[in-house]
Amino acid sequence: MAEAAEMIPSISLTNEVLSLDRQSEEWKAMTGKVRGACEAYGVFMLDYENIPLELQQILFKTTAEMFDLPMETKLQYKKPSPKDGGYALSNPYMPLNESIGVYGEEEVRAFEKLMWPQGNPQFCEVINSMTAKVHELNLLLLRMIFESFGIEEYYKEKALDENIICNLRSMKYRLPKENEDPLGFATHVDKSIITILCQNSVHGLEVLSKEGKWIKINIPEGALVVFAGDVLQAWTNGRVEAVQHRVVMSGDKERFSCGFFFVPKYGVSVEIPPQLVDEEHPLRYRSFVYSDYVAKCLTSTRLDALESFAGI
Ligand SMILES: O=C(O)CCC(=O)C(=O)O
Ligand SMILES: [Fe+2]
Repeated sequence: MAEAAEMIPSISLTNEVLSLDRQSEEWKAMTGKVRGACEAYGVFMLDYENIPLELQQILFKTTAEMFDLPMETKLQYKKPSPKDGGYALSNPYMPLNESIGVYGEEEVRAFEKLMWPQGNPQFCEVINSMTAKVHELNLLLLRMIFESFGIEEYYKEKALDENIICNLRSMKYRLPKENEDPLGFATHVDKSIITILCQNSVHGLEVLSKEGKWIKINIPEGALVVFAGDVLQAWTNGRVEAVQHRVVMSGDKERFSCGFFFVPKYGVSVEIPPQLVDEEHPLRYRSFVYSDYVAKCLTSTRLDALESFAGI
């Protein structure tokens, strides 16, 4: 049973905070807060003024329309490999969940043409506008974490702004039938650097605390959830640990969520910054190319996929 009382940290990036001088003590305190939440929990809730509630509401209206398309239409968007996104039907492992991954602006247009041959320009507009805002936020958070660890030079040297992309996967969870297991998404860690998640107003997300307790996440309307993925775990030499999470359905409403997975571009290697390796923190991971990791481990349900692929 998940514990309802325990809370994960909540951070607010208001326009006032965003306009702080990046050299100021207040800004440094904010970067410390983001890093601290990642280190202590691997997840936090975020209030971010640049992504208003209305945009999320339009996003979920669009998402519902997309899932309402006839099955044969959705099946046209099946991809040979899940690493390229595509439509994923529910399966015996996760019978309540179906999802559609549309990765990249070009794909958004291709997907629109395939799903709505008569056109649906609002679809592209909403998805691209939301993705652009989340991408900007992702970069900001990653930069804050790197700055707080004192490795902003590494961030610049590796040109991470240019070497990272944002992949969108939308999910729909149907209600379980009587006596059916309410598990919507099985326990996993994300194979991303950071994942930013938003949901319609239906809760169900749970994260595993370091003490081994499941914590229910009741996301306030309009807020976002930020997860550290296992690539951030490698990049910080294990200072940040990817958090295990799952979805458990309850209540009487379908759940929709959109996950924005922030990952290194094809061929980009993850090299552990030497500044984060010392006697107290020996090197935990070898350098690896993210696309090789994904090619080998994306569909693995092992919780220790990163350790087995790149652990020392
Ligand atoms: O639907 C959710 O809230 C979580 C989905 C998730 O964890 C994922 O897609 O990696
Ligand atoms: Fe996840």
